[in-house]
Formats: sequence, C-alpha cells, structure tokens
Amino acid sequence: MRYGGAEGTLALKNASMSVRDGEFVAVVGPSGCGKSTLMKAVTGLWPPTRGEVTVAGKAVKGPVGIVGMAFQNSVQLPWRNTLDNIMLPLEIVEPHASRLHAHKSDYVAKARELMGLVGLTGFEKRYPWQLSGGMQQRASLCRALIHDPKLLMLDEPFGALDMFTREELWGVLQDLWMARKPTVILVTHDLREAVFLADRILVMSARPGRFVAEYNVPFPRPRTLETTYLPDFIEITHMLRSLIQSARQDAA
Ligand SMILES: Nc1ncnc2c1ncn2[C@@H]1O[C@H](COP(=O)(O)OP(=O)(O)OP(=O)(O)O)[C@@H](O)[C@H]1O
Repeated sequence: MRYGGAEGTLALKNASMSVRDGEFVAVVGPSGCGKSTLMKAVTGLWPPTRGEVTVAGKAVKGPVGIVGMAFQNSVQLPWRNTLDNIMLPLEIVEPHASRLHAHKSDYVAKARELMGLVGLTGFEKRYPWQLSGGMQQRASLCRALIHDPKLLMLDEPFGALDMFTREELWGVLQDLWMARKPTVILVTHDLREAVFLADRILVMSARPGRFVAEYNVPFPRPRTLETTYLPDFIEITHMLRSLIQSARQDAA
C-alpha cells in the first residue's frame, strides 16, 4: 500500500492477516510502520495499491458500512449533546437512517443502554465540553457501537488519556466486547493494553509494515487489573517489547 504514486511512501508490503468473526485482535509495531494505514485499508477509506481486503466475505471497494470506529482524538460535535453525538451514525448508516424517524424511541433506548454499559447514565444532555477526556472516549465507544457494527476498528482510542483512566476504560471496552462480541481490531502502542484486551496480538515490522509475529493471549476473561501483575502477563509484554525493539533495529 503506497501513498503518493509510484515514487511515494510505501506504507505496507506483503501485509497479510486474517481475523476471525468475534475475535479481539491487537496490532502493535514501531511508530510509523503502517498501523493506521492498515485500518484505512480494512475500512475501505484508502484502497490498497495492490492486494485485496475482504470483510465479512465481501471484497472491500469503498467505505464499509458494518464497521464502527474510534480514534485517539474522539471528535464529538460540540453543538450536540452526548446522546445526540452517540446517535450520529444512525443518521448516516443504512438501514438505520431510513428507520430512525419512525423508530426513534427504540434507538434512544439503545443509546441509553450503551451509555449505561460504559457508565455514562445521567450525562445524556451534557455537551462534549462538559465531559472529561475519559468520558468523551466512553461516548466515542458508544457511538462506534450504536449501529451494531460487526467490526470495531480502534486506533489508539485511549492514547490521549492518563494511565488510570486508560486502565479503567480497558475494563469498559472488555465489558462491551463481552456483551456484544463484535470482531475488534485495536491498534495500540501500549503493550499492556494489547495484552489486557486481545485474544491475539499481531506484531508488525518497521515500514513498509508486514506481520512478523503473532501471539495468542492465554488469560481467561474477564481480565482484571490484577491480571496485569501476573508474572506471565509481564513476561508477554517483555517479549512483545523485544520483538518491536528488534523490528526497529532491523529498520535502522
Ligand atoms: N495520507 C498520507 N500521505 C502520505 N503518506 C502517508 C499518509 N498517511 C501515512 N503516510 C505515511 O505512511 C507511513 C505509515 O503511516 P501510518 O500512519 O500508517 O503509521 P502508524 O504505524 O500508524 O504510525 P504511528 O505509530 O506513529 O501512529 C508513514 O511513513 C507516514 O508518513
């Protein structure tokens, strides 16, 4: 996958991966290795120069409707309250857009249910600027899930948060995933986050990115912060750190 024509930046090369229905996969790798590019390819936001992407058995030719997305900088529309921000995808993604007017109360109930799951009950009428960063990311997760996407793409969703809030949101995301079981692809620089959340971790090489290792995470769910202090947990994060360190050195 190349940006800017034949002489442009080669972001991904021979980057082949597959994810099972309902699986939670984390993608880690050196900075600039093409993780976000991978997300753009999978969601159909940027077509690969060569190769193909298949989601739910169909070749991706443009933006994929069954995807929910959340990024590091959760952009909530400042003139909409939290409930209305969460409901935004319903105005865009079919079949919900055509049904929204006639079934508004059902959809509002669904948004409230999601808000309950992430601990935002009572904040429906608050505007984004009245919420903390962590609360805005909770709202982003709800917005990413409101249209029941089969695939949830998360690109550093907690990257801008302090460690305590981040760890709290790992639990929130795990609960959401266990309740709804979407397929998740999480891009993260935080190796503890990857090990806490994922069933399987894919490690990328330096740019042009490809997959150089994968690791199945053995811990039963629900995982708790106590899990992160287990010797095995620490050993896996060390091992991932060494793999990424070697990938960075190979590139140097
Ligand atoms: N729209 C674009 N146009 C040109 N080059 C781009 C574009 N987007 C990304 N790149 C380049 O492609 C390469 C991979 O970028 P990408 O954002 O996918 O990496 P990343 O692994 O997500 O980075 P980071 O870990 O720092 O977030 C980088 O060299 C980047 O400069």
